[in-house]
Amino acid sequence: MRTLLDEKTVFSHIPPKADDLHKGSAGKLYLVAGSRSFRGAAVLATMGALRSGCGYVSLASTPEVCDNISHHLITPTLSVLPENAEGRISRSAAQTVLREAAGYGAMVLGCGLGLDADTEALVRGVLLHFEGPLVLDADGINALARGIDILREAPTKVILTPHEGEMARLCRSTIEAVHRDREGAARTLAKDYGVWVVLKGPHTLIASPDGQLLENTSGNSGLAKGGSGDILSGMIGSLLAQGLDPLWAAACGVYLHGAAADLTARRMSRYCMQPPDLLDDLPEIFIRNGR
Ligand SMILES: NC(=O)C1=CN([C@@H]2O[C@H](COP(=O)(O)OP(=O)(O)OC[C@H]3O[C@@H](n4cnc5c(N)ncnc54)[C@H](OP(=O)(O)O)[C@@H]3O)[C@@H](O)[C@H]2O)[C@@H](O)CC1
Ligand SMILES: Nc1ncnc2c1ncn2[C@@H]1O[C@H](COP(=O)(O)OP(=O)(O)O)[C@@H](O)[C@H]1O
Repeated sequence: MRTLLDEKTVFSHIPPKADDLHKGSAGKLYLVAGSRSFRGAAVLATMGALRSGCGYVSLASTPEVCDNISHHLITPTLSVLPENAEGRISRSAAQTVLREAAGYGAMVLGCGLGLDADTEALVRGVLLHFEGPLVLDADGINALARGIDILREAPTKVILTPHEGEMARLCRSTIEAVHRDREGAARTLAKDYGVWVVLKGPHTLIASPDGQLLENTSGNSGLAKGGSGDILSGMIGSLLAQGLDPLWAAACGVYLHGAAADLTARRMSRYCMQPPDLLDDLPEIFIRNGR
């Protein structure tokens, strides 16, 4: 059975901000994102996280990515990691990432990392040892395509956020086969590997390992632009860091991302809107729901 997401249900999982919160108790998110070729992905994911309520956001990335984000955002803290010759995070960063992230409520890993042997080693090292909830996106997912079984060894709750191309790569299938049976693909991956799956696209599906399946009802094709998914990962990570369980962190992130984009399309058109524009419409959705 599929359950359609609606705004009332989404906000039943997002509590009002308690008066006695402090930045540490409001949710701490550790983001590992970006590389020389994909500096924007780190900015987009961080922006998504910051706009979704988290008290503390730290971006861990290469010197170039950290330097670049400082020109766009001043709120996140930075952890400057070693890079390889191609400007991607070096595998030697895994120990630092694990040590630092242990003090955070959740991690997002993958947006704009690029893909090489260092990325694969980094992602596998983190997946095997990180004990907090984890969102694995984009190249974090691609890094597993050569050995998906490692997901079964992860000691933590993992949310995967593939689009159909990433899903096909991960499951050694084809985009056509995934597209023909989106529900089957999402359910099977979730059940077989004990993970939460966000299969993106129009009517994004969210599948949990215990067989629940939610279908998103918000969003539009103005989102079909590079970078929309990076923002979504930051939003889901932020909600996860604030204590939502994986199913509802994923579902609320997906719904809010789409609902904001629906307002953006009205004001800017599906043609002209850019991924970060949706973050200017997100506050209206929180406000109309008393948050
Ligand atoms: N500003 C930045 O820094 C940005 C950085 N980004 C970062 O870049 C990294 C790599 O991302 P990417 O876009 O280069 O590769 P990827 O998403 O694998 O697409 C490659 C091919 O896969 C297919 N495909 C894609 N989507 C599909 C779908 N829904 N359904 C079906 N097929 C689909 C499609 O193949 P085609 O149809 O063209 O044959 C497409 O050409 C990643 O880490 C990301 O975070 C981006 O977010 C952009 C902004
Ligand atoms: N036609 C569409 N209708 C609704 N949502 C869409 C559509 N196309 C893309 N999206 C949404 O936009 C986002 C795109 O993510 P993704 O493909 O990972 O892009 P990127 O990697 O460039 O950030 C996803 O949240 C997806 O559900």
